[in-house]
Amino acid sequence: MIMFGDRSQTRSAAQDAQLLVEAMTPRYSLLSGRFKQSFAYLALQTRMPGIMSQIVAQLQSNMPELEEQFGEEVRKDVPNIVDAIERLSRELKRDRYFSLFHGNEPDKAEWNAFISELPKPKRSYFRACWLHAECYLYRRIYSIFEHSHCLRTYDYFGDLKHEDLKASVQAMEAVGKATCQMGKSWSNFSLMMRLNAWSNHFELFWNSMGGNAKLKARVDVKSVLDTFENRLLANDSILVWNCLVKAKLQGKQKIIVDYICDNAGFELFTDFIFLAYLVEAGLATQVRLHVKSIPWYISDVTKRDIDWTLGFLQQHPSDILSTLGYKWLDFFRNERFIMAPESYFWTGPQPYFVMVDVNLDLFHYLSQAELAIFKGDLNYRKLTGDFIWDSMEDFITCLRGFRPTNVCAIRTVKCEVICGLPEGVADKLVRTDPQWMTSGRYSVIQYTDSLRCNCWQHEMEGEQPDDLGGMSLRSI
Ligand SMILES: O=P(O)(O)OC[C@H]1O[C@](O)(CO)[C@@H](O)[C@@H]1O
Repeated sequence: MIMFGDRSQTRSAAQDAQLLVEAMTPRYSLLSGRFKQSFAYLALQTRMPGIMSQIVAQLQSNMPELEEQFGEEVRKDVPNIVDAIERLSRELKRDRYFSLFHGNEPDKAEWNAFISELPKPKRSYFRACWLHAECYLYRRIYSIFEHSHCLRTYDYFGDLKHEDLKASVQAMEAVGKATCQMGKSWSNFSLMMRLNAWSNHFELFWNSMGGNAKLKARVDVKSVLDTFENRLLANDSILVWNCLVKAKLQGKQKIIVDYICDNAGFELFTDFIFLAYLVEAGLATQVRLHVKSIPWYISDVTKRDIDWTLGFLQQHPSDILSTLGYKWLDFFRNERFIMAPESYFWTGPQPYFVMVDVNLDLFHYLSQAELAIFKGDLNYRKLTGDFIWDSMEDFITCLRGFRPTNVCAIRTVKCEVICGLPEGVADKLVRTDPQWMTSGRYSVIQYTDSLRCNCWQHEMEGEQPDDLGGMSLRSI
């Protein structure tokens, strides 16, 4: 049962209006744990406390390894960290208000400004926008480690990410074999895009590859992707292809693709397969990878994960994996791949349409690229503002003016945010597969170019969504 924080104060009418309700998230609202029949509620109620317990359990069971790596001082750190995480979990259950950060983290000022500016009824775990609450929790967990003596740089999700990569060796070999020597053609590009989309849900991909190790090793990746075809609900791959081919035809010397990464493990492997294809096929001259600066959403990629993954592949006894590992390392050496400058914006709570106001440098950086590809569900939520749009609303509208360059989103659908679907698709899925928005069994590849008009703003003038969480529709 949820208790409410700040019991010392009498609730105002505005706060009353924000109490938890026994309902699904209404259309044109921000996702929020306030709606008890929503996935956001479930995730805050059970998933996040589970993640925190897992970190605690892992710290306690890894004590000997931690001591070896960080020295015996770690024995003092761990109980403090465990206490702080358990306190945080209780705060969440009691729907307390977000508090300010007091450490030495480089993004402290931005976070504190963000928290201070949130209207009070939208500043507690369950009543806030889900994106805000979830990012805040991951940021608080980081802050607990940042305050410690020995474990400041420790990646508490590192072991999980490593295990994920190790467990997917056979899948990687199969994908590596199936995709080597793929020349520049629309059909190959289309296959690469679909591979990239489905890699956002590894379990689905893996299970579809067969029931045992032998089957998996000789699986036909193209046939596996074909079986997912009717679950790819929107596919703008041809527009992405046109965007890159046009740049080449226009004789552009530099065709930069910015890639905003999602998960490490198998997903990062397939990201590299796809990005290397872009470069080798001459569709891009350089790929710039954007990763998280701190451990994030369990499996999100950090720079350390990139290094670890390349090292793992290079040293692997499988010829195909080690060859790929060395090839991609070479791509970094000759700057066909580069790491984009570190940015804490990616681990901030804000949707992307505010980037132009709060991080103009990053917006300008992206605007040098021909194309920015945003991978995964969390990026999709940030692109579309963690908001329940009409499922048929145009993708371009949902970006609310965020178009630093041509934008592509690739994700499997893991939460109740969706747009750009053809008429009738969502209604049918609600009837035939009620869990369709949270199962990851469906995916979308959506695109909009940077030049299209802003007419959506006029169209929406008479129909202002009622809950933008203090945010306004804005032009670029
Ligand atoms: O790794 P992805 O595709 O960004 O998915 C993360 C998603 O999973 C969740 O943790 C819950 O399914 C969401 O919070 C988030 O949108």
